[in-house]
Amino acid sequence: MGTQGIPVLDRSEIRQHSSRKSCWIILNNTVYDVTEFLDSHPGGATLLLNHSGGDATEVFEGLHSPGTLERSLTPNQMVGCVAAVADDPKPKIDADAVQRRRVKLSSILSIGDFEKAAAQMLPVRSFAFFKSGAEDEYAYNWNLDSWKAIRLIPRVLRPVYVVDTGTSILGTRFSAPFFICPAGGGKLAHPSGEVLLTKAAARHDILHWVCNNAGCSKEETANARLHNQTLYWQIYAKSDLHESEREIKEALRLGYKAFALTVDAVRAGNRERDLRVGLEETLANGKAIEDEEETVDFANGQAVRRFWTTAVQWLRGLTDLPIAIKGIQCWEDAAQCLEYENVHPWLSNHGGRQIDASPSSMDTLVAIRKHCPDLCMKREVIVDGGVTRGADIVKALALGARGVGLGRAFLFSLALGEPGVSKAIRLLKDEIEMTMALLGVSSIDQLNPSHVSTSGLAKGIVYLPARL
Ligand code: HEM
Ligand SMILES: Cc1cc2nc3c(=O)[nH]c(=O)nc-3n(C[C@H](O)[C@H](O)[C@H](O)COP(=O)(O)O)c2cc1C
Repeated sequence: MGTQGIPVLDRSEIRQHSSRKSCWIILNNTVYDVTEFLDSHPGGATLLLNHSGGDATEVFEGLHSPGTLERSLTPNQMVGCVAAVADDPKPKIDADAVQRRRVKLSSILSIGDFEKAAAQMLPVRSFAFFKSGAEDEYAYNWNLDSWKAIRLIPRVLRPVYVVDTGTSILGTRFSAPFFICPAGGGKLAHPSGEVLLTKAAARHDILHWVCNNAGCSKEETANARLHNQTLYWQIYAKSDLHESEREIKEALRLGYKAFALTVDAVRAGNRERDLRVGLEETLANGKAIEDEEETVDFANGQAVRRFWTTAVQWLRGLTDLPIAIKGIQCWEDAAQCLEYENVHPWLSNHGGRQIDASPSSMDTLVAIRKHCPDLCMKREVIVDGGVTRGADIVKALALGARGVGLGRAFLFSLALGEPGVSKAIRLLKDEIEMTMALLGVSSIDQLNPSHVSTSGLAKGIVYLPARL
């Protein structure tokens, strides 16, 4: 027993608890029994099992906001603290040290270059967490491909003198029509995490839609804001709406000006790229991984924790501010937003991280234009997924989208700190401006469907360079 009556456990004993039957995890030298929590962990049981019997502090702090432990576990799931031993075994492979290589910001010319830089600079498991799509990554790749399948149709005979890329998204005017998506894990890219995204967004007057799964708390991002900067907040509708209610009230108090309710992640997708890195590291560190026992019943009864209709009514009861429903993947669901005041469809397949056969936001946008074209007039349609160029953004706007989000692009650029994120924003802005000038439009409201051809999308025609 330790001085405060807490059991002191040595690492060899903790390592014994590394299976589905008994799963312990060390966080900041405290040991938690997460066996009962495995199937309700929003990130999935496998990620916890990959760290079972070992220390998960770094990855935990990168991916979860302060207070997550207290909200998720009961005090009796804390089973002890770790005995201090002078010669604690270090991991055999320090993947971080092998990987970290600085890249000069001046060598970066495009969003694609940021991904290559992040692959060189970040620890293998952080890069894999960001990059991973679901299963065989068809949805992830199709997101990229479908932008390229759309052609832009320039009007070269129109004069253009000045190009204005400014627009409003859900009631606030920004200098550009793209924004930083809510995407957890900023602290895995940079120790200061999401606050740097907020600061870079302020510098360029673009929107940062802050993630509730972030390593920084909502106070930290709110405090990093410039006095006149507008931030929006993203939430998941949890089955315990009281918990979410506290979160919304807090976000309102801190001055967040719109909400996204993410509805496409009732459970985490099967991200094998990410899981494989975890397994490889576990093996490299000499830990045995036992085959799953057939007798263990773990697939049944995972709770579906979030319900969008109750959630949207409940959320509307708490605020009149704009709400975007994030994760819409068909025109019928998008049209349901018309049933609620100031509720807007956000077309997204979570960056291809959920269903591997899901449509891209471009597929859904084209279906909306065909089946309920009025929607783009009556509501603000937001899109994201696979955006890497200013031209992609222009294509989405021409088809009726109001705002275009980028997730990975900004996580990768965050590996180079605030200057990295700033440069990513500048590159995208420059590309939009250049594309609009060449297209013959001087403001975003001049863009319309006649500026694009979507026939390649239907045929699935693409040409893409080799990928990582
Ligand atoms: C005792 C340990 C842990 C607890 C109590 C915990 C709890 C949670 C909670 C509550 C969320 C949802 C956040 C929200 O709804 O606001 C979450 C998400 C997540 N967790 Fe954990 N977690 C733990 C350990 C881990 C570990 C070791 C990993 C390893 C990589 C991990 C990876 C993730 C991921 C990737 C998500 C996001 C899932 C998504 O929505 O895409 N967690 N966790
Ligand atoms: C590492 C990572 C974490 C993410 N976390 C969240 C999240 O917590 N909440 C959410 O609504 N979307 C989350 N997303 C999805 C993004 O908001 C966005 O839909 C997606 O990244 C867009 O695709 P892109 O990465 O190809 O730009 C995450 C995406 C990534 C890549």
